[in-house]
Amino acid sequence: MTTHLKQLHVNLFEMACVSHIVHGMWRAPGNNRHRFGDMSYWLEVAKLAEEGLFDAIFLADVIGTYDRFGDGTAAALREGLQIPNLDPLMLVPAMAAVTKNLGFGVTFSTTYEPPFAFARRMATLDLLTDGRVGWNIVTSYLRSAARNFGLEDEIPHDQRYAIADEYLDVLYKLWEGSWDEDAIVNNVASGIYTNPDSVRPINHDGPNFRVAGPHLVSPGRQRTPVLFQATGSAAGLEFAARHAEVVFIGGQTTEAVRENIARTRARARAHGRNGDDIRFIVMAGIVTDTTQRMAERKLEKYRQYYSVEGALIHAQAEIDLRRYPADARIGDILKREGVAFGNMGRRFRPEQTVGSALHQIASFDEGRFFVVGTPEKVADEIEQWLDIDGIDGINLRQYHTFETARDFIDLIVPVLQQRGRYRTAYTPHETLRERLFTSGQPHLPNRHFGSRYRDPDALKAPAEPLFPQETFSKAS
Ligand SMILES: Cc1cc2nc3c(=O)[nH]c(=O)nc-3n(C[C@H](O)[C@H](O)[C@H](O)COP(=O)(O)O)c2cc1C
Repeated sequence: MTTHLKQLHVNLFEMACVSHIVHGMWRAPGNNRHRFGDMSYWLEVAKLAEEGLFDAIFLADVIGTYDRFGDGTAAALREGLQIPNLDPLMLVPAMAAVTKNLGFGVTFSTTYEPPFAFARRMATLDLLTDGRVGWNIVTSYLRSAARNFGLEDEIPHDQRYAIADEYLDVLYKLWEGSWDEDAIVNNVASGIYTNPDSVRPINHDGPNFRVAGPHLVSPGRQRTPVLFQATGSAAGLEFAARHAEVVFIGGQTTEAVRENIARTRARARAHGRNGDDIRFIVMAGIVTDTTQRMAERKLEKYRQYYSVEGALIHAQAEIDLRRYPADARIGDILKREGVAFGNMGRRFRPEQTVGSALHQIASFDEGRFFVVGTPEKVADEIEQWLDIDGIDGINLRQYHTFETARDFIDLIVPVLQQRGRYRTAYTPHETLRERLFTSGQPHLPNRHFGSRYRDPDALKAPAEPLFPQETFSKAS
């Protein structure tokens, strides 16, 4: 009898900047982060990820600066904290050209740029990469981003998800509905390149967008790129249940992670999907070496470079924790200073002391999905994540570029392979969607909301919005 073991999906977590999430580390000897503006860096990282048989390189993105802490943008500039920051979509063709199988997950926001141009750019990438792209759908959380696009302040959180829902509706119409599979006939004898009966406008007319179409790009292998999303909110979960195929799930304990997964699956089923139509991924921190002692020494080495200032800038902390006594509680300080428990709530609890919050930052304590140890210990832990927590994969956090990826490839991959937990080769010519799901088809499943537009008649009937507009209060 053969037992089916769940295999780990791995994305290398990247961003085209010096300091993405582990701040200060760019100063560590041998770290290559400062090369992010060189083409050679991206070619090297892509080849490395493909050597490791990773599912994809996953590129984060923001479109404003972290300007809420200390002296604002100046602090972020000093740290290289997500500024300077290159456009991630532009990196994909170069990396695709030097790889055959590696996938690319790219972040793009639904809040500021209209959907038609993005549909075209993403479809171009799907064509050029032969179906190797995914899209991380974000609605953006920086006020500074809103100001870059002509707004005074952020659009309220839940309203951003309502806009995103319509944005996706437009994209599905363009990607799934506007072109038939056999539209290009390329017939020299008849002089017909594209059959006009196989291409149609979408004539979308909704509260936020009016798009006539037709789509400008003929379908790539996936049509719709694999849809990624990270969320922690109720509106975000509802959005994921309708749209997302890969969800970044949070949770500090196994129980919390399992509950988040179960809740998302239940909502997906309510949307007519199967529970396993969604894959669940976490951001994981792994520091490894051949002995436990060496792994711990490596962690100590990394910690020397870590910037607490960077972490506070990134958290958009309302107060500078370093200025308060270690035993003071964060909630009490905020009350005394008359500051709301806003951004800090993403990382800290009000009853937490300053000392514990600073320790949490400085020790790299990333909670449940953080492990330091020998390859065997790391592999044991990963097996628990797969089987007990119920996740499907990780975004590998890079402490040191390329050391983190190199260690994972040289030390962890062979152990996982030996245990039947990791692929030993790519399946040639598979799309990113086929790699992530067992359905064996490159397109969105028929149960997915977006597939409805394969029926041209569906383009004429307005879709039911996920969030009725009147449920939003401006204060949310
Ligand atoms: C692994 C991971 C990657 C993320 N990448 C980005 C990103 O690149 N750009 C961005 O604007 N937000 C990013 N986010 C934040 C999410 O888009 C989202 O704002 C956050 O998960 C909170 O969800 P909510 O808006 O539903 O409350 C990321 C979150 C996680 C967990």
